Amino acid sequence: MEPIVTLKEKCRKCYCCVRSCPVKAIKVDKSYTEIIFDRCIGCGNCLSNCPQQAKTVADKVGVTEQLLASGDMAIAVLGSSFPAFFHNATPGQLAAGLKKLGFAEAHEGAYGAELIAGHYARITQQRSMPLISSHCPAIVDLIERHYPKLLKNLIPVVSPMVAMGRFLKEVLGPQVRIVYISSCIAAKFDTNMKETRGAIDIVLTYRELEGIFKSRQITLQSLPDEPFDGIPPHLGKLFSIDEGTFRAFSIPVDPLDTESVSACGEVNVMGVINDLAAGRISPRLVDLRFCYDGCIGGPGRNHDVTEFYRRNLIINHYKREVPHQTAEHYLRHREPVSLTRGFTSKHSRLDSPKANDIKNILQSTNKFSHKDELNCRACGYRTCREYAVAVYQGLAEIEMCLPYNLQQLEEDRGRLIQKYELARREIEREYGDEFIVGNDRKTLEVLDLIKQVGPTPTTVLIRGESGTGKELTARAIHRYSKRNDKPLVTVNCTTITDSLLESELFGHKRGAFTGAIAEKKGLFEAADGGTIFLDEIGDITPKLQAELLRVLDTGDVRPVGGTAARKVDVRLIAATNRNLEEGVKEGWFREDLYYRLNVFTITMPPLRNRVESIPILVHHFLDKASTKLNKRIVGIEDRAIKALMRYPWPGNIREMHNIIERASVLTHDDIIRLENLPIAFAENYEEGAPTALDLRNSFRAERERHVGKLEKKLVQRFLTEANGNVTRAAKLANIPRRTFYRLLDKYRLKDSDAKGRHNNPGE
Ligand SMILES: Nc1ncnc2c1ncn2[C@@H]1O[C@H](COP(=O)(O)OP(=O)(O)OP(=O)(O)O)[C@@H](O)[C@H]1O
Repeated sequence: MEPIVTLKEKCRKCYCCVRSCPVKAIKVDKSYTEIIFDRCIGCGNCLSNCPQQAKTVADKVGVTEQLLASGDMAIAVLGSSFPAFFHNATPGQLAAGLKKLGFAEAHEGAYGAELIAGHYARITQQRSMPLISSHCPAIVDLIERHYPKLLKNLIPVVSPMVAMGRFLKEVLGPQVRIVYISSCIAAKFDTNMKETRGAIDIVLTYRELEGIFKSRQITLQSLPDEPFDGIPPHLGKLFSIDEGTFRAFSIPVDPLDTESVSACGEVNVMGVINDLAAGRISPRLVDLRFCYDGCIGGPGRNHDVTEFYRRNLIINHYKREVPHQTAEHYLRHREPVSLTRGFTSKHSRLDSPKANDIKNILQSTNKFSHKDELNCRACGYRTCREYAVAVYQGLAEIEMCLPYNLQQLEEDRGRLIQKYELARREIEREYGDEFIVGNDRKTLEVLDLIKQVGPTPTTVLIRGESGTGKELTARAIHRYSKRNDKPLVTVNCTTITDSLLESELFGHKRGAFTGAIAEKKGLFEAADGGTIFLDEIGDITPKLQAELLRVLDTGDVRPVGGTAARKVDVRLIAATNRNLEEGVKEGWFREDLYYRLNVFTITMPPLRNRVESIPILVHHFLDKASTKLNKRIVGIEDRAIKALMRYPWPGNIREMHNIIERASVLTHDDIIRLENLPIAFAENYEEGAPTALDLRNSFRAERERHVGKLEKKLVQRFLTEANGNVTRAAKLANIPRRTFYRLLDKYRLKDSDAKGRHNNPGE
């Protein structure tokens, strides 16, 4: 496993890692950024600078715990910066804590610096070219991967950490396991390198060690001091601070000396390396450390204390005597056999773009001239050109350019506003402001129901064939409701796939499924405070039915891939043209959801049952077509109306709407004629043949006649029984007196007549 891990789901692509990476070893992917380990130097900048903590150190706690439990001899070696991290406990308490964890011995790694000091002194005297110290693993990686030209300048000696490992294994035998603990991340990379492999078994950070103490409930401050093992270091204790190398190696330092240069921190180091590579400087010895302030400023440093205080802690530790119990065998072996190492070029050259490639990339982000190149660094690259090179090399994406994105967003926003306006006008035209048109009894009943249920919070189920005005009715209910200032969100449950529908309705968390690159709110949340209209509800899957039922019962919406729920206040209107009762029987529709929906049902009559409304509907659609087509159409000829009334209308009102619009397009004058209708209408049309309405009207007339006869007889009978007294007759008939008088008028019966007839019941 690589020493740094990217937690993909946490990465928000803010480019902080790109910006902070000194060697551009970050590749930006669609939804996260990745480290390119072939280029990475392990400086840890991406760890320290990630605001989302999406880059993290690969956990070595588990393997350490396993080692301690295995019974193998495990030795803990503390990096020379440890006093600047564990400053709340004494060194002796720290040594005691390590022993308590199960380490057989605890060593000060500062001795490693003293082990290699002689080599440094020898080599610096022997060679004449500029020599670069090689104790900082990030510097070694930097030269091996990015400045192979300087490989020959690296001092071929191992780091203090590796020196300690080799020393301990030589004294105690190769079976001993060494755990090195420091604030360095690059050291973790070092254990994998061919040239240094085998010396150290596990590299931990101080923070990881602190975590182990915590999990084992070991409080260092409560432990009695114990001595360290191994050889007590002296000047090596200063190794971790700025210029500490020269002190640890006993190389005299003089600020006016240009022969021995020391530099800490990315900017200074990169400056010196570039000067060396360009041949601008040629000191005899260059001591480089990638971290600011030296090793006490490593990525795993103690962030609670200042650099100044950390430095003081190291100097105080140097001045203090720390008890050591040094076994005899350590004194016998003063130096391991080998403390040298080699270096290998790991440089991999990425493709270099040609001038034209750069120009094309710049142009694709709207940079056509020099002044368009803002070099704003928002993408993480110093200049637009560096960024263009990274795009060419596949490290960066076009979408990383902030000014370009803002411009795109502005343009998209403009386009969306336009589209929204067009869609709004279209809906307005389609559904009008209120207009449920029709004067037949059934439409009037529907209007009554809408007015009754509208202002209540009741769930409404609208049933009816396709095109009968279910959505129009849902909109009218919302308009009559107290929520009409809040959104009405309409969802057609059949237009999106089942899996997408769930995330559309309830939203999803980032990474919930492939393609969920960002968190998304669902339509239930969008409808909060208002109404949601679920059209074709009979077509949703049982899984979704269960989730919907839960939302209706609890008012809690849970996004796909998430656990936390959000409360919403949404009124549901659902519509279907399917037989839900059959669905319950056959098992494709949940019974509990059916009862939850079937609280208040409005059934839309098909157009064939509201033939009386056809003329008024036709005129309504003619008006709409005139506006839409910007054409003056004043009417429709009688033959056409009759043909329309005879048609069985399988597609209901939507079909009629379309036919009228088509006819309006086709007509050459301001009247719709039979010929403008589809051919089926003309073929069906027979002059004089009764329409469905004619037939229905003749039936009505017959029925009126018969009912009238019966009603007249009843009125006469009650009058007779009441002895001609209208008030009494009305009481006997159990109808209001005024109604009784109206009936007397209707059948031209007078009180006197009634009395007369009373004597002549035969009539
Ligand atoms: N009573 C009516 N008055 C005016 N226009 C109507 C009426 N009923 C339906 N329409 C029109 O008919 C078309 C179809 O209506 P709507 O979309 O509401 O039907 P629907 O039953 O929801 O259809 P589907 O089942 O296919 O979703 C719309 O253009 C609508 O404006």
